[in-house]
Amino acid sequence: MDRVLRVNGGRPLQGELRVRGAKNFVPKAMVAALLGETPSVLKNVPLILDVDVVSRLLRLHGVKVEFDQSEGVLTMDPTSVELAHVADIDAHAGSSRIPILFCGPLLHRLGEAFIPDLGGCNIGGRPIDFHMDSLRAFGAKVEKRDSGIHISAEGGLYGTQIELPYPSVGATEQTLLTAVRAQGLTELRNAAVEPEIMDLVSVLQKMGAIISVDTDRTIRIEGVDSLSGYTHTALSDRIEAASWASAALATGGDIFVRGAHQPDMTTFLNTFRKIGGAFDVQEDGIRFWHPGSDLKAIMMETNVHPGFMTDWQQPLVVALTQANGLSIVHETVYEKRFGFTEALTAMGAQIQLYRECLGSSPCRFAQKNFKHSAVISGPTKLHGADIQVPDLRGGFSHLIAALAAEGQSNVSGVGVIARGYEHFTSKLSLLDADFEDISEA
Ligand SMILES: CC(=O)N[C@H]1[C@@H](OP(=O)(O)OP(=O)(O)OC[C@H]2O[C@@H](n3ccc(=O)[nH]c3=O)[C@H](O)[C@@H]2O)O[C@H](CO)[C@@H](O)[C@@H]1O
Ligand SMILES: C=C(OP(=O)(O)O)C(=O)O
Repeated sequence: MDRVLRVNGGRPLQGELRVRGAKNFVPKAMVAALLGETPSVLKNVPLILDVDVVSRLLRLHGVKVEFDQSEGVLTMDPTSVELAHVADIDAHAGSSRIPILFCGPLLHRLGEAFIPDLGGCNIGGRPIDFHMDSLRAFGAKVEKRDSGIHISAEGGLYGTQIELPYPSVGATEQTLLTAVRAQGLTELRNAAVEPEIMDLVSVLQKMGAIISVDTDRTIRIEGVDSLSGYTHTALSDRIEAASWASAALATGGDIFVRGAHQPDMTTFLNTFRKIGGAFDVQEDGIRFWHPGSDLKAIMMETNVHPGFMTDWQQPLVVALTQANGLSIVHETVYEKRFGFTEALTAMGAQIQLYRECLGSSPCRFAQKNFKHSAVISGPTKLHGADIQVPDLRGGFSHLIAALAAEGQSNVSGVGVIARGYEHFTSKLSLLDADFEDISEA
């Protein structure tokens, strides 16, 4: 069913809401539970689609999963893991990219794994070559079959040396989840070090793994013979928190985000302040608001942690349409992450896209045919329009744009937003947004 929201914009979002565990951590910690010989308990789990997809996949593999949704507590018992049918995995892989991370744990437990077609946002090619190279380096055999990619490791998995061509979040997690039970030492260079990965390292350490992280992006993992279950509280979602902060700025509002965690958001907070947004870090969250003065144009580029996160970019661009002057955004993580700006332009924003790297240095997409730099000229009044959301963060941006715009918008395809934003319509109501769900049953 195509979910459609009719939004009457032009009203500042005001109030308070709570963010829970991170979309980019919780599903990975759920996969880690497969490695344990005893049950695991994960707390602060949000009710989002990606958690649902991974719960279904775990159940298909024989894990008993219980989810207390109101408390956000997930219990996973992996004592009788079994190989699921390929067709079932395909049918349940859904819109998420997480199924690829089942490889290492399943190879250790059962000697084989299968990768279905992966979902995730359509914001670039999103190849999986680093994942496959990493699994091969551990000794796994990767075969393309008619039914998809089949991985096996009859002779076991062995510690190895891997250098990632780019600090990929997923490939770092793939390597961690495989190395913890491989025989011997693994050294991973040029690893991603996002806070969500550090929380996964904490989970694995609780399970019995031996992992050290150097300041130069090198992670060393000493394989162990067995791992137990864990009890862990997920770190909070810094992308959701930044999205609501951007919504406050774009609509001239004032939002207290309970659960927002300053140390994971330092780079975002610096940028937010440079634009002219105000924030106040409190004991249990961060208040974000538009102080009433003119917003300032900025130049920024997305990057791997500790740079400005790519997933923060799309919501913030909506706020930049309200800043004075020319803002430049250079997207260096995904080659096609500006598709969402087409709808903003239709709503009155002035945004030009360029193939050139309009940043401090050329990125991987230099001299390629990707419009990965944007020049935003503001401030421009936004007006309501009928728009179709393209992906998770682009969808949230469209919602913010509709809320900031004068007049009425029909925003279609908002279902995808539930992949990463828990109860987003209830939260909009808490913030006094004027909208109605006009989805046809
Ligand atoms: C579920 C999840 O956690 N998703 C996050 C994860 O995605 P994900 O783990 O998919 O992102 P990666 O960090 O792997 O991707 C970064 C870049 O590396 C490239 N690449 C990646 C793997 C590979 O085998 N080959 C390759 O070329 C990608 O095309 C992309 O250009 O990190 C991204 C970067 O912070 C975030 O935007 C996503 O929200
Ligand atoms: C790109 C994103 O996620 P995924 O990797 O799940 O598509 C995102 O969360 O913005």
